Amino acid sequence: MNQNIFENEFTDGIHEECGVFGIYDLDGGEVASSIYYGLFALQHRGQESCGIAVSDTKGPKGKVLAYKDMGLVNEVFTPETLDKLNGNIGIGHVRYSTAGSSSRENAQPLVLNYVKGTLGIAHNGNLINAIELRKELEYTGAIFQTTIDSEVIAYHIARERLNCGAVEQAVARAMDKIKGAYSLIVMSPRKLIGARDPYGFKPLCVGKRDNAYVLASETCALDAVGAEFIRDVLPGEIVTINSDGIVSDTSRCNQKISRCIFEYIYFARPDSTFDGVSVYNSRIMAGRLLAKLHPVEADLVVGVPESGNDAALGYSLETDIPYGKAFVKNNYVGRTFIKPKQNQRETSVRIKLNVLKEVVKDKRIIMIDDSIVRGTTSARIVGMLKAAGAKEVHVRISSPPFKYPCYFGTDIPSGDQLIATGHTIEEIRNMIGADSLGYLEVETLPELIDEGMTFCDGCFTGNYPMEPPEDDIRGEYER
Ligand SMILES: O=P(O)(O)OC[C@H]1O[C@H](OP(=O)(O)OP(=O)(O)O)[C@H](O)[C@@H]1O
Ligand SMILES: NC(=O)CC[C@H](N)C(=O)O
Ligand SMILES: [Mg+2]
Repeated sequence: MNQNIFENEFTDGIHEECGVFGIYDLDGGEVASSIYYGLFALQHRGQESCGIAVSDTKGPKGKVLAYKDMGLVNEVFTPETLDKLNGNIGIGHVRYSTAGSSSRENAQPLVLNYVKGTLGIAHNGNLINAIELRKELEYTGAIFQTTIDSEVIAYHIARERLNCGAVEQAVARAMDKIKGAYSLIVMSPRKLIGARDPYGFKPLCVGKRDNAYVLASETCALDAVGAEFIRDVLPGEIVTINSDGIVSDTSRCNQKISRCIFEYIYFARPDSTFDGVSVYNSRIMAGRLLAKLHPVEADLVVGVPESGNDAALGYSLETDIPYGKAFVKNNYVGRTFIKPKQNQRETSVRIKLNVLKEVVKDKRIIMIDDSIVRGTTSARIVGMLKAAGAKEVHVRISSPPFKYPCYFGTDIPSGDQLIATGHTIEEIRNMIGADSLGYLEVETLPELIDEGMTFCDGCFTGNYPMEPPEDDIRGEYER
């Protein structure tokens, strides 16, 4: 096994996404605790910071109560803080930073005070023209309080609002300027607005509970608050929820849709449905396809928790090789977990996962994970399985080799840290110490979702639906 793979012990894994949630109770009921539970269900999408902003639609126009901080949802909010967040309309956010550093100032939702009152905004995704837009705004006197791309969106909406009659029109005009990936929830004193970029990179759905409308990144958050799924927001669509119910503007729904295929492979929770396709079913399908592409004789199929488990079940269903559990995951390891230093004997992967020795001893194991990014996880756990007495370890990956950076909301390392950039599959197999290694093929990806659904697979192919930016998207404002 190649030791170099462990040099970057600090940086295993994929760095997540963001999650957005919004609710407007037309009957005037309090919404803070629903936002809290909605965010709790979306915690897997971002663990750096979180926040809630609420307002009372019957109260003074423009009064917003907000609280945000670094940390997990249950670390940041206490019953006392939630009790103070009174209001019947509100938005929430869980963040994994993609543009702008991970800091308290950059936590979302953003709340802006301007001449028309207040504006709250929660954003999932990443703009590719944020730096140039920000410069243009700064040269006309704008002052920014954060270094995130999301503030550029908020600023544009506020500016456009001065020249048009309604905040949803301002959102529409801002959408004509911003480029990239965004699922947005905007809160004005009397309206809750959801917007999805015309490519539809990121998910956003609408639900309803009694007389309250809910917007959320994933359907699992609707379930958590007892809301019924109504529909996905369409790519390019703006939905406005006001005292009369829901109004839709689909005039920007004219792009070739490029939903992020990695949402199905890794990001989203398996109990969510995104654009009509169950995430769980697509992972089962990925496992079945892997079994057809890369069969091997073995005694047991195991998944790397959590996101490898469903594909492992699919592989087992396709082959009739028993599905088992080889790893126990420590559920208390979050992104805020202090990773061991390189010269310490502990490793972050071993702290996260341990092997069930009695299950794997003397067995030929097929180990399924959803992806190999830097290779740290696979190398460690193949080694752990072998040390526990596994006779053979065949690694199967339920996605194609991850070779190219993402500019649209996934914070992944630059090409030189991606193990599949510059290494053949045989070299990777050797580096992770597996007896065999097989990936899904790009050509089979359409089978993970419904026929005819179009998607972005830029991280596997380098073909992006729009020209990627030349500059570092984290931005010069961070230097
Ligand atoms: O090759 P690497 O750089 O090690 O990254 C690949 C791993 O990262 C992800 O898991 P992650 O540990 O982020 O979280 P999970 O527990 O949600 O699967 C992914 O599921 C792979 O297991
Ligand atoms: N992961 C995301 O969706 C991040 C949203 C936004 N770009 C930020 O950095 O806060
Ligand atoms: Mg994993």
